Formats: sequence, structure tokens, C-alpha cells
Amino acid sequence: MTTGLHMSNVTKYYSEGSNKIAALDQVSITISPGELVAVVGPSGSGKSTFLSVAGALLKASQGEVNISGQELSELSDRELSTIRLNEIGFIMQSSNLVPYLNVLDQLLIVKRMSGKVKSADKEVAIRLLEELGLGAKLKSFPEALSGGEKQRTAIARALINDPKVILADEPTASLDTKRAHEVVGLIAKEVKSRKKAAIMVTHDERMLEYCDKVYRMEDGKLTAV
Ligand SMILES: Nc1ncnc2c1ncn2[C@@H]1O[C@H](COP(=O)(O)OP(=O)(O)OP(=O)(O)O)[C@@H](O)[C@H]1O
Repeated sequence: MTTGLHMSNVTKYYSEGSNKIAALDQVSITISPGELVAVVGPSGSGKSTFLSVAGALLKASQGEVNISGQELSELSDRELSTIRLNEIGFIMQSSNLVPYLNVLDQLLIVKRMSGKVKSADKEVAIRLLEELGLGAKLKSFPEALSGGEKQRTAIARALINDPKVILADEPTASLDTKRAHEVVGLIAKEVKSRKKAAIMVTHDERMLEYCDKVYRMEDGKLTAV
């Protein structure tokens, strides 16, 4: 079976009036399990569109997107939601935590979305949070967490369903240098040990040392650096 994330000749058009913009232009990439790939590039070059297509949030206009052997264009909207929930973990710029849920419940709500929460799920969530250094923060609400702790909670939330793919969009945008290194170091470690295929969009050159490969997006075209 094919593993990881593959994109082959993916083009994504947006229509603006009678104009068609190719936000992605014949993009091909393969990310294997355990590999962390960085995507850099100027504003408006297509990075967010790339992550949205890789994360089954947007459909490609042309080309193939394949996650662990499943070709996304062949799936129904319902099947795509299931893939998003179970096979893809998203880590966003600001951690996007739910303000009225404590750290442990941020993970359990993801479990609840995919069915009933079992007591084993709670144990798995607690173990994961402990591993990410949040054992003392299980009952804390987002407002009482530091920026780094919020992002670590978001990393745990992205991992809780054991997805095949991790997509991170500027995960260090709101962090100081020290926290940024901690957070990306942690993402890299988890990607390796849990064998996830991971993409990180970043403006931060200092984070590239944690990545196995670096790609550059320019005018919708992706090239290896
Ligand atoms: N919904 C949309 N409709 C029309 N055009 C869009 C849409 N979303 C993005 N675009 C255009 O597609 C191109 C790529 O945008 P995208 O957001 O993917 O770039 P980006 O590299 O993520 O930028 P940034 O670093 O500023 O977030 C840009 O020209 C943008 O204006």
C-alpha cells in the first residue's frame, strides 16, 4: 500500500470575475512517513492553498492528491470529512483552542467528534499531554497558558486521532525565538517517532534546521531548495 502524502501535477484555480488565477500550478511532491518538509515563499505565492488542498479542505482543479493510498478526488464529501478528522492533524498559526475547554477536553472533544469517548481515550490523551510537557496543565484553560503551552496543546490535539499526515501553518508565528525552537523541535520529534508525513509552512528561516527537506513556493510553483 502507498503510504504518506503524494501530490501529482496539482493545479488549483480560483475564479475572480472572468479571470482564472492558478494559485497552484502543476505541484508535485511526495512526503514519506517520518518526514518533515518545510514550505517557504512570499506572501500570496500559494502556500495556504497548498496546505488546504493537502488537507482535503479544498479540492484540486486538476491532478492527484493521495493520502495513504486514498485518492481524494474519488471520495465523497462525507468521506473527505472522515479523512480530515482521522487522517490529518492541523496545527495553525494561533493555536485555535476552544476558550471554554480545559487542556484535556481540547483533545477529548476531537475524540467525541469521531464517536463516543472511551475511558482508554482519556488515558491516551493524558499520556500524550504528559509526553508533551503538559501533565501539570490538564485542567488549565487556554487563557492561563503561555503561547508555547497553547501550541503544545495544539500539537497534542493534532496527534490525538493518530493521523497519517500533519499540516502546520506558521506554527511559530506568535512565539518568541526560544519557544519557537521548542515547539518546532517538538513537532519534528513527534513526526519522527510517530512516523507522520508532515508539512510546515514557515516564514522563519531559523526553523528550517528541523526539516528534512525545504521547498519554495513561488507563483503557485513548488520547487525543492
Ligand atoms: N478564495 C480565493 N479566491 C480568489 N483568489 C484567492 C483565494 N484565496 C487565495 N487567492 C489568491 O491565490 C493566490 C495564493 O494565495 P495563498 O493564500 O495560497 O498564498 P500564501 O502564500 O498562503 O500567502 P500568505 O503568505 O500571505 O498567507 C493569491 O494570489 C491569492 O490572492
